[in-house]
Amino acid sequence: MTNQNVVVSDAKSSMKVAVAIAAMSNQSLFPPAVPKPPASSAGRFIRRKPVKKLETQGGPTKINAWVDSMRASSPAKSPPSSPEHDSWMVTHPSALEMFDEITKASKGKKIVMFLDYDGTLSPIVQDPDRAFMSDEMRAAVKAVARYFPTAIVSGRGKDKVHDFVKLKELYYAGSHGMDIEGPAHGTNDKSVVCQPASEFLPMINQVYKKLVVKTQFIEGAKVESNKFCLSVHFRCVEEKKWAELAELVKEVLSDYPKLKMNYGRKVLEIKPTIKWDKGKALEFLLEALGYANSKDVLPIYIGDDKTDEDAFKVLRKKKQGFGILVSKFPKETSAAYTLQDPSEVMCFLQRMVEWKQISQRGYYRT
Ligand SMILES: O=P(O)(O)OC[C@H]1O[C@H](O[C@H]2O[C@H](CO)[C@@H](O)[C@H](O)[C@H]2O)[C@H](O)[C@@H](O)[C@@H]1O
Repeated sequence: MTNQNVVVSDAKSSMKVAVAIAAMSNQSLFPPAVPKPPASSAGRFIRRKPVKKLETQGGPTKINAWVDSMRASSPAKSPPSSPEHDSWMVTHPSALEMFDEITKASKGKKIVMFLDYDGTLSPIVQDPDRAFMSDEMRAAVKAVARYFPTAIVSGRGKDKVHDFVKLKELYYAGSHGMDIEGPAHGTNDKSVVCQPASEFLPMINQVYKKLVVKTQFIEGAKVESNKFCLSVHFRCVEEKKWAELAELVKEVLSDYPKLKMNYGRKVLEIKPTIKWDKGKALEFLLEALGYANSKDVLPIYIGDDKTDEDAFKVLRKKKQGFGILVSKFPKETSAAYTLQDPSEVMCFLQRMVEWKQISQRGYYRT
């Protein structure tokens, strides 16, 4: 794996990208410490003051639109045997069934693996702090990384996702790609670092604190700090309380026009309004690995989330590599192939390893 030592600054888009030699300089590349919020905060059950209506922000109609989007982020599911599902599988076949096509396309190319975390390497669970990956999955990812440069690209904070995955040899792109770090190999080695939203850190911390206070009376609501972005979880909030939660979040965000909000899987995701996403992180990592504009690379990106679509789109646009969507149910996607769930993801990773071992040996072991 090639690491680089470059500093790029793009003042126009106010994004700063730094790829630096951390070990050589022996200095922290991070801005001075801002008081660190706790990783998450659960709601408490205390009577609260009535919520002020946001007439100036579009009033209830707008909030209804928010709630509709919150519902749409968990759409009605077509059963795996429905005609809708069958026709979707024709246009988005299983990556396991298409395995030979995928490996054939990699002939003469270096495969680089990009893996989302939640819903891809770990199953979706009620409590975001308990989204552990299995030891078997960890072993599969570790084995894949032995043969192919591998990056975890997640909405989670980089350190948190690193704590879940526990593999030093990987690249980690946390905060939806806004916090990238390469594997540290030794004191003289180079580490890739990219933090295009660092100037937003104080603002994000401020909003985190406000959201924790505001949402504390909504039973089941949980605010998670992902360093350069925030998640407001409503998976455990009763649907009749969604409008109230949306109103509170909207109220806080109305003071922060430089932040935007997207809908994830039963979560409101708050991010800086910079032009950076998981697709940009993929491009950045390919460049850091020495594959900018190269035809000699085959990126494979596996993810289940709407935010992974930005990476699928990049691959589709480049006509390079494959996006693989993890979903049991038909969804609009720019991915080429599908896998049903994390257990199929693990199977796919294990097959990649077997295939690589066989192609290196040149024969099957009986
Ligand atoms: O990019 P990802 O790694 O997929 O992260 C996206 C969000 O994932 C987490 O939330 C999701 O998974 C939780 C645990 O299974 C689940 O409880 C929650 O409902 C899901 O939305 C994470 O907690 C978020 O911060 C990430 O933004």
